[in-house]
Order: sequence, then C-alpha cells, then structure tokens
Amino acid sequence: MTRLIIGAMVRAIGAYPSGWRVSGAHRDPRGDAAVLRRAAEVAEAARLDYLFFGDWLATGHDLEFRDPYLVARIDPISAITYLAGITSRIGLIATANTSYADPYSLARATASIDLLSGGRAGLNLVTGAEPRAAGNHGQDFHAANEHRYDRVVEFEHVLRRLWDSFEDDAIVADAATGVFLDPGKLHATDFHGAHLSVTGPLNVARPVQGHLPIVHAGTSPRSRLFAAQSADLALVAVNGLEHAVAIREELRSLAFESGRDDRTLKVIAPVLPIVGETRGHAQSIADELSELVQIAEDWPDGPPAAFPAKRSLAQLTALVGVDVSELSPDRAVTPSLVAGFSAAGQELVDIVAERTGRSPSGERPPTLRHLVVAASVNASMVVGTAVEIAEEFEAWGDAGAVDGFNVLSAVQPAQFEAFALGVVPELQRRGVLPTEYEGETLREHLGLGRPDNVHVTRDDVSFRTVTGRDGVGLRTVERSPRHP
Ligand SMILES: Cc1cc2nc3c(=O)[nH]c(=O)nc-3n(C[C@H](O)[C@H](O)[C@H](O)COP(=O)(O)O)c2cc1C
Repeated sequence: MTRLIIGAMVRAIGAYPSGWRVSGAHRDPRGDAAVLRRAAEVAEAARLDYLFFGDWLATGHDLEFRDPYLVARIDPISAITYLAGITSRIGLIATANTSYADPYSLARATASIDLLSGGRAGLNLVTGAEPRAAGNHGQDFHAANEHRYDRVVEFEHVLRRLWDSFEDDAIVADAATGVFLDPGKLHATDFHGAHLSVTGPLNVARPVQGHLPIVHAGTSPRSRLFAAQSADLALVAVNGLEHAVAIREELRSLAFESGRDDRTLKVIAPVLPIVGETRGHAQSIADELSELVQIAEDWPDGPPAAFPAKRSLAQLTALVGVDVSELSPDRAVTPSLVAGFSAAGQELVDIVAERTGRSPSGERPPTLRHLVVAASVNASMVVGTAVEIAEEFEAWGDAGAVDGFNVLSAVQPAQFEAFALGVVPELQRRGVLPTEYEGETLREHLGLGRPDNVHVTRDDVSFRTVTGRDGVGLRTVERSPRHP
C-alpha cells in the first residue's frame, strides 16, 4: 500500500468532448462559479489534496470539437483566488504559461493567494502549446520549444528569488519602537538574464509556504529535465502502467543526477475514471459518452473546417487496414469485419469492449463510431465501480508508476461527485489516502518540506550549459553553495 497524492483537475463543463451533452451536465460557462464552489466543497469534504486548474491563452471554433472546456472558462488565478475564500483546507493549484506571463506580476499574485489561503496555493508552470497565444500577447509568433524552455528555467529561478524578497522575520511591526521593517531583511532580486530582467524586491511578504509548490506539465526531453531539476510535481502524459513506470524512473534518475533528493520529486499522471454503481453501469456511461461525440461523417456535406481531421472513418480506415470510409458510422462491428483488421484495429476493438461492454460477438456489438472515438479522443480512462477504480489506482502506486493522480471528470457534477463520494472513501479504506488533512499547507499535503530563504542560506544559483540525455546542449541551472 503506497500513499498517493490525489488532486482533481477541474474542467467545469467536463473533461470529455461530449460530457456537457449528457443529461444534467453543467454546460454554460456563465454558471461556472456555482460549479467551482460545489466542486470545492465536495472535494474538501472528501479530503482531496488539491484542485488543479489548467490554462489556455486563446480560443476558437476548433476547440468546440476538440476540448470544449477550453472554449470559454474562468482564468485559473481568478478561480483559485475565488476558492481560497470559500475553502479552508484543500490545496489550490493554478497553471501559468511562462512564455507569456510576467514574472513579477505572477510572483505577486501567487504570493498573495498563498497568504490569503494560509499556504494552500500551488503553481503549474507550462511553456504552452497554443500558437494563437502569441497574437494575444503582442508577439509575432509562438517561440520554438528550446527558446520557451530556456525562458521557463529563468522564470522559475526569478519566481523563487521574488518570493524570497522578504526574510520570514523581515516585518518587525513593533508598535512600541515604531520599527515596521528590518531593512537588512528585504532583498533585491537583481536578475538580468537572456530572457528576463527583474529588479525586485517583491512588494508582498514571503509566502506562508516559503515557495509555492511548483508543478510542471510537459512531454519533451527539455520538459523532463526542467521537471527533474526544478519542479516539486511533474505532471506527465502516460500511455499505460509500464510507460508510467519508465517515465517516473527517468525523471527520478534525472533528479538524482542533478544533485537533488529524488524523493522530493512527485510524479503525477492524469486519469479519467468513469464511475458506476456496477461495472455494467459504468460501461453504459462510457458508452453514452462515446455515442455523443460527433465524428466527421455526422455532417453529410462535410464537417466544419475546424473539425479535428483524425475523428473520421477515413482515419479509422488507415488504422484498421479495412476500407470502412464509405460505411455508415452506425454500422455494427461484427466478427467478420474484425477478422480483416490489423493488430492495431483488433486492439482498438478490445479497448472499446473494456470501456463500453460492447464486443463484436455480443448482443450489442460496437459500431464504427465507437472505434473512431476510441482512436481519436485521447483520454486515460478507467471504467468500473468505485472498488475497481480504487484497486487500479493502488496497483499503479504499488508498481512505482506514479506518486499520485490528477483526476479528470467527464461529466460535471455527476462524475466528479461519483469519484469524490465513491472512489475516495474506498482509497481511504485501503490506506492509500488519509481520512483527515494531516497538515495545514499544500506542501504538507504533498509531503514536501518548506524551503529556506536563499538570502538566509546564501545559496547561489548560476546558469550554465549541460548536455541532456538526448545529446542536445541544454541551458539549465546549477545550484551551488555560496560562502559568506
Ligand atoms: C498532463 C499535461 C497537462 C498540460 N496542461 C496544460 C495547460 O493547462 N495549459 C498549457 O498551456 N499547456 C499544458 N500542457 C502542455 C505543456 O505545457 C507543454 O506546453 C506542451 O506539452 C509542449 O511542451 P512539451 O513539448 O515539453 O510537451 C500540459 C501537458 C501535459 C502533459
């Protein structure tokens, strides 16, 4: 039994393309405040470690079909500020895109939320994958991956420096002597790098947590190195348990090689559980979700230009190796059709059977639509009862695949509550998650210590170039003690 970190990745209209279409689902972003409030109350009562909010710096018609929750939603810093005032124990993590954010403003906002929430704020630093963000921030183009990662390395360093502006006891506030501030304990930032230049000091007291826990989400070799050297939580995309074990091992050995205690890096995977009262009930929910996803053939004259190209019978044809492009999407996938499929096609049929309970030889065979959706909607689903899902989570923890999960909910509020009220107590019964909050701050929930102030320890940080595992020259940070 391994203690897991369990947070919820909150997407107010659901984290599956058709989740908002299910009966009773929240579907109007103008009503997000009530959904966020309810989710926070339920999650805190269940004792989840944190609520997590992603970010996206542009919108467009294409997102309606791909990730509808990205079309219109509350800014994550605003969401956690709102929730800080109506919760008292749960951690609150917001995503910021360092390719466009201003470090002084972000350090100021996040230190403020940490103080306002009693040390419950966290920050997910991403470099962003949306090119349209450039046009919204006065830039001609979205910078290349290497450039964005060079910038995030400086950004993380500057944030920590800004949060360290005030030593913990810098504010004396001695009414008798009239001394408010010990000026020797307020420090300039004075960072002037290739991408960022910040004088400091920050005009907010040191955060309750010293430094907010830093999450990093990404997939590239630069992302791995950055997470290993600088993040407290690495949020990684995984494709099955063995892949997760390999990624976690890689991250932890990179952390170790960079001179860090690798146990302080927690590896978290996103997961989308579909929870039902019985396995068949859960499968029927997954089945309905699949059937409600639109595919290209739903428009007889062709889908809108913004429609995802891969969600079509033409793309399915390429995968299964049998020409299904002229068939109806509602055509049953029978054993004789499957007999001609490629190995990848057969595997897809197995995935659909596992998720929806539909098998080619059964009474309700899957349709081609089910296969298109399973092949094109990228979601790490686990479908079953609360007990089965808790078992799966526990198995991943015991196998060393993850330190925890960011739980997505396909339908708000129904699936969010089915997880919080059904799966969480089951995880607690197994000892995978405590029944009470044991600490006050998010760092304490995550099992992380409070960092010292750099101006007290006199650690220095210098920038240098090292060679990454992929042989590419990487610009990164080296931490070395500076002697008084
Ligand atoms: C699980 C996960 C969640 C992510 N969430 C966000 C997000 O909310 N906003 C965002 O701009 N990028 C997000 N990203 C994308 C990464 O930040 C990154 O910009 C993108 O993957 C490109 O960098 P890479 O090549 O290192 O992966 C996420 C990535 C992963 C793996």
